[in-house]
Parts: sequence; structure tokens; C-alpha cells
Amino acid sequence: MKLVHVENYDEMSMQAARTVFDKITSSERVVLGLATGSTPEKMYDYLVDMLNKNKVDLSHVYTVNLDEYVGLDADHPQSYHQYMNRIFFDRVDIPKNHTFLPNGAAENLEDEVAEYEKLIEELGGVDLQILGIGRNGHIAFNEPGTAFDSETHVVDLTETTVNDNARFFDTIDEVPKQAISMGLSTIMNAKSIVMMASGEEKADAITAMMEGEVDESLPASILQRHHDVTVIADRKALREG
Ligand SMILES: N[C@@H]1[C@@H](O)[C@H](O)[C@@H](COP(=O)(O)O)O[C@@H]1O
Repeated sequence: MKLVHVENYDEMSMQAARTVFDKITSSERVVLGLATGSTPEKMYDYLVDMLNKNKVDLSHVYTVNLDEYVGLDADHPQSYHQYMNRIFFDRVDIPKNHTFLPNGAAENLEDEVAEYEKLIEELGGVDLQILGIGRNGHIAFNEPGTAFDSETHVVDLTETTVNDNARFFDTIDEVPKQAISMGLSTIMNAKSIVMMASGEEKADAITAMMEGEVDESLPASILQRHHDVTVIADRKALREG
């Protein structure tokens, strides 16, 4: 695991955006694994600026998102589909049929998770996976206790995660209690991984991920077994004062 120390959230975002930009502009074809949440927001802003300023042709770019809430239609303002449109897809020219998220409103969720896992394989796998990390060490929506060999699956969200995500919904009752998430083995299949972490609230998870036991109680700890993980973390997430 390579650790990139940065000063603050802004620098973390810029550093991550540069990594994605370099991957896009140095590849004939690239499959990006994309994340949601508040951490990657500024990374997308910087990346959009870089791509548009340099007039980069994006017809060779494919994207698959880590997760989507169950029970929200793709046009629900708080769905990750809409998050991605707002923050990225509506601002750059990646062909719309090259971008994929799980369908959280699928009739048959078990079919949906199997199809999504198959889609990722058919795309040739993820070349560069962007990750955030939850306070409890979850990645995507793989909560503590998720099997390391899990593929794309339906997950029950913990109270911590539901409460953390409540900020995006008007009432706690509206917050979805389940999600479709790439599994931990799905994530580990990515050729390269970049994790972003900013702020004191991520410090325990980051420390445990990098220095703790590789154990299913800390989903992110599986990343210690991956051959190419870069963690871009700011001083507060590293408790460097
Ligand atoms: N599914 C997302 C994760 O992908 C994200 O990493 C996590 C942390 O979110 P934030 O970056 O807002 O702290 O929240 C959610 O659980």
C-alpha cells in the first residue's frame, strides 16, 4: 500500500484528480470504477476542469460505479445515478452508454447483482478503482463482517451508515436501508486502486486499514492484500496534527 500524505481535502482532491486524468490520457481504453459520497466531490470538480480545459476525447472511457441504493429510481435526486450525473456525467463527454451503475429499482435484485458482476467482467474488469472509506471501515457499501470473497450483492446498511447518509435525505425514514454494492472480491479484482480519505473522522478506519489485522470486521483491511493500492490521505485522516 502506497501512502500519499497531503495537507488537506483540497490537495487530496487535486492529487486524485491528477491520477485519474493521467490514467485516462495514457490509455487506449480505460474502465474507471467510480465512488460517491462527499469525499470524491472536489476530485470530480478538478477532473472535469482538467478534461474540459485539455479538450480530452473521452470516447475510450467506460465507468462502473461501486454502489447504488435499493428502492430509489435512477431519477430520484438522492440516487447515486443522479449524484453521478450532477457531479460528473452531465459535465463531461463520456458516451452515456459507457457509464454503468447498479439498478437499485430492479424488480429482481438477485438477477441485478449477478448481471452487474457479469457486466464488469464483460468490460474487461476495472482498470482504476476510486474508493472512499466509511468511518467504520466500510468500502462501497460493504459493512463490517462482509465476506472477503463477496461479489456484487445486496447489503443491509448499518445504523452508522444510515445515520451518516441521512444528511442527504429529508427524514430518516426516507434513507434507504439496503444497497447494491460491488463486493470485496469485485473491488479486489481492480488492476489499480486509489483511496481518498480526509478528516479526523476517518483516522481510526485508515489506521486500522493500514496497520491492523486483515479481518472481515474491517472491510478495508483486505486492501493490504492488493498489489497496487494508493491511499491519498490528509493530515487529519493520518492524525499528523
Ligand atoms: N457508499 C458510500 C461509500 O462509497 C463512501 O466511501 C462512504 C463514505 O462517504 P463520505 O465520503 O461522504 O465520507 O459513504 C457511502 O457509504
